[in-house]
Amino acid sequence: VARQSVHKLASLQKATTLPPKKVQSLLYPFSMLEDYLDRSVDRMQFQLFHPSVEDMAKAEKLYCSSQSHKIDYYTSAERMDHVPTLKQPEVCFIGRSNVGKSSLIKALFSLTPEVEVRVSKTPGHTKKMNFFRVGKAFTIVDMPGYGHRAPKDFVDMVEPYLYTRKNLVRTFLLVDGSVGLQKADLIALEMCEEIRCPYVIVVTKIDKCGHGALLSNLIHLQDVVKTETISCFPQPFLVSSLQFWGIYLLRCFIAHVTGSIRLTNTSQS
Ligand SMILES: Nc1nc2c(ncn2[C@@H]2O[C@H](COP(=O)(O)OP(=O)(O)OP(=O)(O)O)[C@@H](O)[C@H]2O)c(=O)[nH]1
Ligand SMILES: [Mg+2]
Repeated sequence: VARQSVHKLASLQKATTLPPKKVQSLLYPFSMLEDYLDRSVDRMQFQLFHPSVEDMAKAEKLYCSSQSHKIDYYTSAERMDHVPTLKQPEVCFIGRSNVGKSSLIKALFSLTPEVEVRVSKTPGHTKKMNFFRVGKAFTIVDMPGYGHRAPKDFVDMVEPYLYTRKNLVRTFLLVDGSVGLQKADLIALEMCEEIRCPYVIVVTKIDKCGHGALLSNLIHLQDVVKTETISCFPQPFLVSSLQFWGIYLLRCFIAHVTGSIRLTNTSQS
């Protein structure tokens, strides 16, 4: 199946050449690790948000631009006094430089390729807060990474934004699943705790390492989330922006937390 065609759920479902297990991994990436999990590990914490495929299809519509629902790059800001005043709910993506923030936003917007999200192999590529509007439904903000010009960018932009942004409904803290939690990730985690803003951990680049390494990084992460956090959503979202794993689920979660869709059933697992 051409990479392009799996960007849309309908074409993914029609792609009969894909074995059901592969489709399941694309939609619910945690399922690819289940066989490797010890029986004693509670699977529930990885499947708290487990929408139906119909709900994911409903959410997907929001990511398709149309005359009445325009998706576009809106503006960039280097300081809080340049940040646009917007009413719609907002979500932002933070994390170390090179962790894959811009790539993830690009994957979320793959159904609207005219929206340009710039990614780069060189850490420190995103230098401003970039605002993307999804119609009147919500805004997605791509942030500069910490680690590259840290603490400057962070102190100047990310922290004040997180502390003061009134319409911010969720922060997505990205950690690289192929290398596991780093010192800088823990500093960001502590900051999110201090701010007490609800945040969610997204585990990126899950295509880059073996299942064993990913699982041990994930178990360690879960341990930290369980013992050291209050404001963190207990379920990490696993994604590969290159392979597209987990993108459908994350689109649906963002649609859900911004109040843009009503889920038909949230309790199945
Ligand atoms: N294998 C793999 N590589 C990825 C994935 N996501 C991003 N990358 C690569 O990681 C590098 C950095 O990606 P970006 O999306 O620019 O990272 P960023 O977090 O926005 O970085 P800054 O803007 O510097 O903070 C690029 O070379 C991407 O191709 C992924 O899911 N899998
Ligand atoms: Mg970037």
